[in-house]
Amino acid sequence: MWRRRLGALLLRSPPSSSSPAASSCQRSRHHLLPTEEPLALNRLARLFTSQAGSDGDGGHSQKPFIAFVLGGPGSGKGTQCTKIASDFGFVHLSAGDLLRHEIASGSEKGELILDIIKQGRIVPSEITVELIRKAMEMSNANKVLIDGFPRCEENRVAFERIVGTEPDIVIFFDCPEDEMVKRLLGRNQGRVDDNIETIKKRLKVFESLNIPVVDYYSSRGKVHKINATGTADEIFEAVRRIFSSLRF
Ligand SMILES: Nc1ncnc2c1ncn2[C@@H]1O[C@H](COP(=O)(O)OP(=O)(O)O)[C@@H](O)[C@H]1O
Ligand SMILES: O=c1ccn([C@@H]2O[C@H](COP(=O)(O)OP(=O)(O)O)[C@@H](O)[C@H]2O)c(=O)[nH]1
Ligand SMILES: [Mg+2]
Repeated sequence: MWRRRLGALLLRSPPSSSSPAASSCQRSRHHLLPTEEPLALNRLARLFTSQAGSDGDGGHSQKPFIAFVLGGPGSGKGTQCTKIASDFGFVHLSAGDLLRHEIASGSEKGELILDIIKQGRIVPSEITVELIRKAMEMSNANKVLIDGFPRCEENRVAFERIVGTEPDIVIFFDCPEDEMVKRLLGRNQGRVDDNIETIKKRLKVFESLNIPVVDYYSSRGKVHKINATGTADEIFEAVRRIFSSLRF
């Protein structure tokens, strides 16, 4: 199965003793080759070992079709993903929701995540990639939307290395800042980061760290850019055209 290739990849990866904090996107925009995911690597290596020869476990023998869904905070990623999931049979994995779920679990890692989210910064790649990898594994889906990830080049590199694959497409919701701010301030979900001070930081982080990821995938011909102004239904019409034309 596709995870076997991942296992082979992992077992070739060099060991490292760096701490989780060292892999933070904020540390350096130019430090793009993280070799520091010892925890995730160990777990994945175990997973590979325990699954060797277990292709008959009912899991998918092919890698799932993966769509990364990107856009600034409040651009409508979550809203559109719900519609895509319902109309096109995708499993919707929101990286932000996975992180908030970890916070709600009361774990020590959750405390670190909460602190970072309050500051509008990016959680260390190894934490987020591990949560996404586990959720993909549990869902056993053949079509997956990954909403709000990768947030920075380091996230991207970590995902591609640890999960062992690239997205098939990237959807980018392009929305003016003033519209995003208005939507976030009206979101009303009691989120610790939907206040004007944190929103300003999130917008800066989006411009400086997330746009380079969109540029990277654009250069590889994977990005579908969608104008995210108008009603949710109007935007979904553009989304529908893209997904209807795909062969998964
Ligand atoms: N096209 C739209 N027009 C106006 N408000 C919208 C639109 N799409 C989403 N919203 C609202 O804006 C807020 C942010 O949307 P959400 O889907 O959570 O965005 P994101 O996941 O990108 O942060 C939510 O309250 C949502 O209901
Ligand atoms: O891959 C991710 C996704 C989210 N976050 C953190 O979680 C917050 C909320 O993310 P979410 O995608 O839920 O926010 P949205 O863009 O949907 O408003 C972000 O500002 C980051 O602090 C992160 O660090 N890495
Ligand atoms: Mg969201």
